[in-house]
Amino acid sequence: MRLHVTDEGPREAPVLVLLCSLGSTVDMWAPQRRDLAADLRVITMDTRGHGGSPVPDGPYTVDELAGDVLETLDGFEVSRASFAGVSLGGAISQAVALRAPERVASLALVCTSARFGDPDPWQERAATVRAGGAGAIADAVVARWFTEDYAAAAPAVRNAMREMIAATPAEGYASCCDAIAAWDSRARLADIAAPTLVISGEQDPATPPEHGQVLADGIPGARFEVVADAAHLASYQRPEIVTPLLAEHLKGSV
Ligand SMILES: O=C(O)CC1=CCC(=O)O1
Repeated sequence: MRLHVTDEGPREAPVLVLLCSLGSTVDMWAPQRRDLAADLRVITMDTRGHGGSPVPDGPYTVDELAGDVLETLDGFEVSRASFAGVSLGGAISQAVALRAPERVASLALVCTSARFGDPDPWQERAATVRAGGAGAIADAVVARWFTEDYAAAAPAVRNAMREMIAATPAEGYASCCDAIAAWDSRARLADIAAPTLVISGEQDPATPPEHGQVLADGIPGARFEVVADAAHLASYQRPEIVTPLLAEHLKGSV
């Protein structure tokens, strides 16, 4: 499976792979891409079932999604990279680090989890989307992405993100819910060897800081940062905090 990507920055620079959250496309990394591509080759990928990537029938697993990422990098003849992932993208990043540690220079796990709660709500969400499309859940989901104050002050951003979620192919979105329902890396966190930065949004109702703490406690040597005034899409709402944290971490570990 070759994923749709954007490929920015100097060809010969160390590679950073950016991976996206459920219901988003490469546009969710817009606040970071240009800045990070000043010093790095930044390859941002649409997850299977999202954006411009293929939409095979599901269900999917996080391990399959990690395989897509590695195959796509093979296509670019990139053998080693740093990985930063938001939410589902953070789970895929963990899976890449567990499956192919020799290919991972460093990890940044943003607003993500070793286990996204009980499987039942994810299976229910998958059924809702298979029946009614991603538009059926878009308002509820975008309400978790930004703090209330930010959404009220930036309605154009909130509405554009709602449309991004609603435009996700139903089978792709639902099959990624299936992958999230089954994801549980808790017993394997100690096997992650890459230098790791964990970032949580202080007001994230989807993957609250306690989830980030589990990752940081379990991954040897991980650094943990909590971003104030941020919900699930902390990287989008607070780029002035998150981008320098990523840049500093990546500089220290490529
Ligand atoms: O969509 C949500 O509710 C939050 C989320 C969990 C995994 C992901 O990518 O987004």
